[in-house]
Amino acid sequence: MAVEFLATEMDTAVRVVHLASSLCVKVQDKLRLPSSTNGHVKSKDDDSPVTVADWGVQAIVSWVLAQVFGGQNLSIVAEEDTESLSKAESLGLLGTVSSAVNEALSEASTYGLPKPDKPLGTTEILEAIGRCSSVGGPKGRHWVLDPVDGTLGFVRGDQYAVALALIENGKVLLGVLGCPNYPVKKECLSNGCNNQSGAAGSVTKGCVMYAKRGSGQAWMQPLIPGGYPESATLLKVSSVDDPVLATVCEPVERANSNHLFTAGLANSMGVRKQPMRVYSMVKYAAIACGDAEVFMKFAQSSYKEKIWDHAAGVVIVEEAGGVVTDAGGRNLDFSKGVYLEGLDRGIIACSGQVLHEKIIGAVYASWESSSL
Ligand SMILES: Nc1ncnc2c1ncn2[C@@H]1O[C@H](COP(=O)(O)OS(=O)(=O)O)[C@@H](OP(=O)(O)O)[C@H]1O
Ligand SMILES: [Mg+2]
Ligand SMILES: [Mg+2]
Ligand SMILES: [Mg+2]
Repeated sequence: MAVEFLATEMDTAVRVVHLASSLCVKVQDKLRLPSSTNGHVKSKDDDSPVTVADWGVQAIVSWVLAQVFGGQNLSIVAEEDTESLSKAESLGLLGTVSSAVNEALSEASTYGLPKPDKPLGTTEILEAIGRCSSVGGPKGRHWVLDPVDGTLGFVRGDQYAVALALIENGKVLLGVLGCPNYPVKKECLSNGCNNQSGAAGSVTKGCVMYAKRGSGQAWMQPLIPGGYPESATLLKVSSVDDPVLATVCEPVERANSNHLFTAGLANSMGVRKQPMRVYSMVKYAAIACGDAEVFMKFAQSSYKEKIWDHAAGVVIVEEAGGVVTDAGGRNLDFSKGVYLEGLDRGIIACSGQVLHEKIIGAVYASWESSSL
């Protein structure tokens, strides 16, 4: 029997995102306790937050990938580094990361993953985090990880995602998104969901979505406490192609996307609904499972989008039947290293070609009129 292409990579990635998501759920629960907030969240040089969960997830994903695929030629491009965590004054924080990592890894076998013989020491944890400093590029295989995407949402008790992808020769081969707070309709988890009925069913929280390039399939599993689920459901994008009925999602923070510009675009296309503002790559998840039709992000022109903020989401949306391009209609280029170099203005993800063409048209029209 032929060995399925990327079977071990896909299986390991999905399992480790389940494990990582369980770490995040525990840390976010602790953040809700007023007493522990300060010990779990730090500010980076650009004033963005980083938490015990960001470092903890990066450590366990890096450690597991090294166990399964060997540390020697492993290339991981990930958001966090060890600079602030290795400072003498961060000893307490490092201890908290270490506890979270070892607690999660002690359950690794429940997820079908390798488990360390004894708890990892802080040196091993720093090594695992620090190993993720690859810069990617056009050749070879690179794992791409955003340990917690939407850290602001995470800290605020809101939406966030764990995002892991594999890039080979500049192409995203597979993507996995852990969305621990995503409200999933129960019928979607059991029967598949095309968002056709519109009936309000019961909702459960948390899922992992994944897809392999070229498979034409994207899948969703429920997040279940303390274990790996047995079933997965096929995802399908929404069939809505009338802007009047479309839901548009975008970043929460004004600093991250031009809300005024996207409101103008939406209005000129005939969109009626208020935008759905959601933290993190959960926006891609919403498109993939048919809960929204459009995701737009127009960052300031000085900002360069990073590959870990998009790789997993793009392949999941595309395999679920959607379209993702920049505002000029070109595919995102994951081959140039850490940044999405050459990105034309912004990112547009859609459930289908019809809406996508309308948005690209609206971008051209509004750009021309704004530069008259
Ligand atoms: N100035 C600016 N403009 C655009 N994007 C930025 C900017 N600064 C940061 N980032 C990246 O945005 C990631 C969060 O994106 P979101 O879509 O979740 O934005 S929002 O929090 O809902 O506003 C966020 O990801 P995380 O750091 O993983 O949370 C950043 O990589
Ligand atoms: Mg991110
Ligand atoms: Mg992040
Ligand atoms: Mg960040």
